[in-house]
Amino acid sequence: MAAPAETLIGMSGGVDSSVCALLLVQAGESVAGLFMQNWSDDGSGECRAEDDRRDALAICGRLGIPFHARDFSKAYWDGVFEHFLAEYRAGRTPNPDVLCNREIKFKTFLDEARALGATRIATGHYARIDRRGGLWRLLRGADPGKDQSYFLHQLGQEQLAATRFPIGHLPKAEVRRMAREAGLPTAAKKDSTGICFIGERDFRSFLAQYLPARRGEIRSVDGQALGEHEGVFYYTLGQREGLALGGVKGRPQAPWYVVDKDVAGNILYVDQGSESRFLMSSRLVAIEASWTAGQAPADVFECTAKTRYRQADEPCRVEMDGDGRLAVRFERPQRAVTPGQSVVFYAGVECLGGAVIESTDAPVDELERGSG
Ligand SMILES: Nc1ncnc2c1ncn2[C@@H]1O[C@H](COP(=O)(O)OP(=O)(O)OP(=O)(O)O)[C@@H](O)[C@H]1O
Repeated sequence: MAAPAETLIGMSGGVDSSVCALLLVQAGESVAGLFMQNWSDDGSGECRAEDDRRDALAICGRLGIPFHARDFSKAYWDGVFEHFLAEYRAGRTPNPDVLCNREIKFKTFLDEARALGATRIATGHYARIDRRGGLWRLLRGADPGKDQSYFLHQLGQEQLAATRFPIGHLPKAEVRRMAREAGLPTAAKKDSTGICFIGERDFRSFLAQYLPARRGEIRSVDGQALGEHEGVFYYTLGQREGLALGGVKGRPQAPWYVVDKDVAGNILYVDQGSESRFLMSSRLVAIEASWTAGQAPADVFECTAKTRYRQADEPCRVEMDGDGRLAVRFERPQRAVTPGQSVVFYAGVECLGGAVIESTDAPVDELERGSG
């Protein structure tokens, strides 16, 4: 029997993992590919997954490397999706990509790689890993428009030591060019979008299958009933679309934004102005901190942070409170910092780790609570 491959590549059927495989094969490394299926239903997601599996198989065939396929949908359901729903039920907005990386791509997949005799995994993420002073470091991807370190911040030393990101130093355009030049059938394939492994679909109707709609009142911050929402879960802080408020008598003609969700009272609070003071916060408290180095840089430190993926870094000061909780204070007020999302810390190009946002100092306590 042939010796097992040293590196198992996560083959999604997309262009990024195709080029990963290409680069490792060109470098003469011992590699195999694995396609994981993490979601099964009878909807549109199924055909897409089947197409992706076929593309992943075709690339492995083309490059002459072994191909494996595994169904991890139970691990995905238990480790990612249940948590995702619980967070929505609690009125928070979770980040499934962060969880999926921690639970599936860098746990279940890594375990499977080891079971197949590999010592490492490789994926087509736009991030880099290096080693300094005996520690593995997670670095931003070189293409600033594609950097995925935000979603990878929960990787620790064990995962970083066992992972490679072969395209993290390349711009996306270069990855596509390489794929075209090598004649890979995935060269022009569209980037995947939507929730990790569930794919792109009408988010509200998807969520409604699991969290039944419970209509309730949309209320202005000064207490006026303005309309009806379809269920507080379906909205996120700072959101403007989908409120169907139009012009409200006696109010300026300006768009309304979600500024708070009162889950117990089933009320959605809105305000006018994208920078409403109810959306702005300079401080947040975060829980479940994890650090790429295995521990925080210090009990108190200054760095930059992002509270959402598509955001520029903002200077802040981080303080541990000994309980695994962090108090983060930004130099400038931040807009729509959202409980359930991750705050991710950076020192220059290095991603230090992150935590889950629990609360902020946006003045939503001033809003009248209750169902009446
Ligand atoms: N179904 C899957 N099976 C195996 N590996 C996967 C799968 N989905 C994603 N991955 C791995 O995770 C990496 C990042 O996934 P992401 O969803 O961000 O895809 P992407 O940037 O569109 O990459 P690609 O172009 O390879 O699909 C992929 O490049 C691949 O290595």
